[in-house]
Amino acid sequence: MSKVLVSDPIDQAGIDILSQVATVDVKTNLKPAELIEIIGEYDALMIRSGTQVTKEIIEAGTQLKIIGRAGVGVDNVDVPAATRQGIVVVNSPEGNTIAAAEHALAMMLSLSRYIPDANASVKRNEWDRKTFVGAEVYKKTLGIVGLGKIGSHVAAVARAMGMRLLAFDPFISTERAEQIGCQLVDLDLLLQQADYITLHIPKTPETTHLINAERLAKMKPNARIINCARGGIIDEDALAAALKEGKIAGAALDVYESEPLGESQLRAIGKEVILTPHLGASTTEAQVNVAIDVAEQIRDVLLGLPARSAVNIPGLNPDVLEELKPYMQLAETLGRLVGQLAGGRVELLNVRLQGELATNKSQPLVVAALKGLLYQALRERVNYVNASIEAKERGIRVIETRDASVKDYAGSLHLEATGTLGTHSVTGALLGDGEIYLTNIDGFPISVPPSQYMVFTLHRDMPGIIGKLGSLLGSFNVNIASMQVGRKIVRGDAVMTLSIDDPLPDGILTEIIKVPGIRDAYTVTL
Ligand SMILES: NC(=O)C1=CN([C@@H]2O[C@H](COP(=O)(O)OP(=O)(O)OC[C@H]3O[C@@H](n4cnc5c(N)ncnc54)[C@H](O)[C@@H]3O)[C@@H](O)[C@H]2O)C=CC1
Ligand SMILES: O=C(O)C(=O)COP(=O)(O)O
Repeated sequence: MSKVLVSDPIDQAGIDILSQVATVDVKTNLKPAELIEIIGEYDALMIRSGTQVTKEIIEAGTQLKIIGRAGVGVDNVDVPAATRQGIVVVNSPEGNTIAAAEHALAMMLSLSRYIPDANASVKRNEWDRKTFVGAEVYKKTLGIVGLGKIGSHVAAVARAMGMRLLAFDPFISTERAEQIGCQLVDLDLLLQQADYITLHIPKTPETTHLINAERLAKMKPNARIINCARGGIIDEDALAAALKEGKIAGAALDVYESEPLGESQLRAIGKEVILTPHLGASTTEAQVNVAIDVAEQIRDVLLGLPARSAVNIPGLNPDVLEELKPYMQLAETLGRLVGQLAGGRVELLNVRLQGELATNKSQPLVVAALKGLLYQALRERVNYVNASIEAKERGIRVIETRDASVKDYAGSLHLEATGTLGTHSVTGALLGDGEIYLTNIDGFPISVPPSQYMVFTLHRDMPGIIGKLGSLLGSFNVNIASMQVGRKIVRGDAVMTLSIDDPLPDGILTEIIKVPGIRDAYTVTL
């Protein structure tokens, strides 16, 4: 039975799903050293934002197949390290969208009406109606930085409250922004015009300290800023200084450069600052959503099925995979075959997607072909997650072409590998019943289903050669299951493909090459 470690608090609905297929250990608040010590036992790790999944933890997780983030942000996971190790990283892209958007909106209204401080004063038995005179958001300008899932929901609600909307997001189109009712502007203009600014972007090297002293200085003195995205997008020291100097009117933060928040000048500022302890996703509904979403994906991956929201396997979503499924095995088989024919170190792989495969959706087939190609070198260590990165690190260049005009089969795949020992090519297709067929080897047409052990020869098409090869193999007790010759012209060059019942014993290949008329021979294990 697989083992799953849950190292941050998640909803019981997720634990129930994981328990269907695995032994589940819930161990929260582990120190990094404690996690490193035990992670080697586990097949999957499920986390929220509390656990920092560093390179060291990933390297110690020698059995790990999947890391599931019950939430959106994966900035607490060293995703490149996981990818290199073939570990799929999944998240729940939509499970907490509404919760996070509503928290940002609650922060905006709370900042405007000083609700936290007003509440605290009444609880202290005061009745102060002067200090807490606020501002309306109606007809004010809201600047949304990051118009993704959360930013878009914030926009929809803010629009209903009568706000004017500006957005900065270099990765979305003006049309999309207009559909949501936002005017797409550059960051400077947004900073200069907005009365409220709300951040909904991921934390990346580009967004770290995006809001620094210089940008805070561009904001209006009555402006208020809200960060329910990630700590570190705002420079907290610069923010505290801007608030103290009255350069801006308020700030509401849910996330911090370091969590839990330690010593901070922000605590000393009064009603202009609201601080919550990373509560954006903390609603009952969101926690059920993300726990189910991620637990289902962990369950599926442990059962050998694809994950729907993998952040490190581009293009591999389950709908596309379902369509491509029969072809994935074809691509992997051809990759294994061409890699062994090429022998030596492969430097270039040409992948031609033909017929109905000539669409952008077929990209996973390229990954499957690479997985097959690298199998010789990496065995079970190569998978769909790390095949591309492993190929890149080995200096294998991949050229992908598409040719819809090839109509011999509904869809076919042609691979050509060039390495230190020469160039070889294979083509394959699926026949009516979905069975894989090899349809061409090194330019010679054939029609053979691949088998586990195969021998290929390049020879001159002449009488007697098949008999000689048959008796040679017979003398070594090698049983031939099937045999086929492919040739372009009579008595010209030809290719012979043999399926044999057992691996070819050592030393026989050199005997085969000695048969007059045979120029070359290869044996492969598929
Ligand atoms: N406080 C909390 O508990 C929660 C925080 N979050 C955080 O909220 C953030 C947004 O989440 P979603 O809307 O779901 O993500 P999303 O991926 O749907 O949207 C992010 C948007 O940011 C844009 N973007 C990326 N880099 C940018 C840049 N340099 N400048 C401007 N825009 C940029 C992208 O184009 C995208 O449209 C994430 O950082 C996530 O971790 C999410 C849920 C809960
Ligand atoms: O989903 C996100 O990105 C969040 O920040 C939520 O974090 P949490 O799961 O509540 O620790």
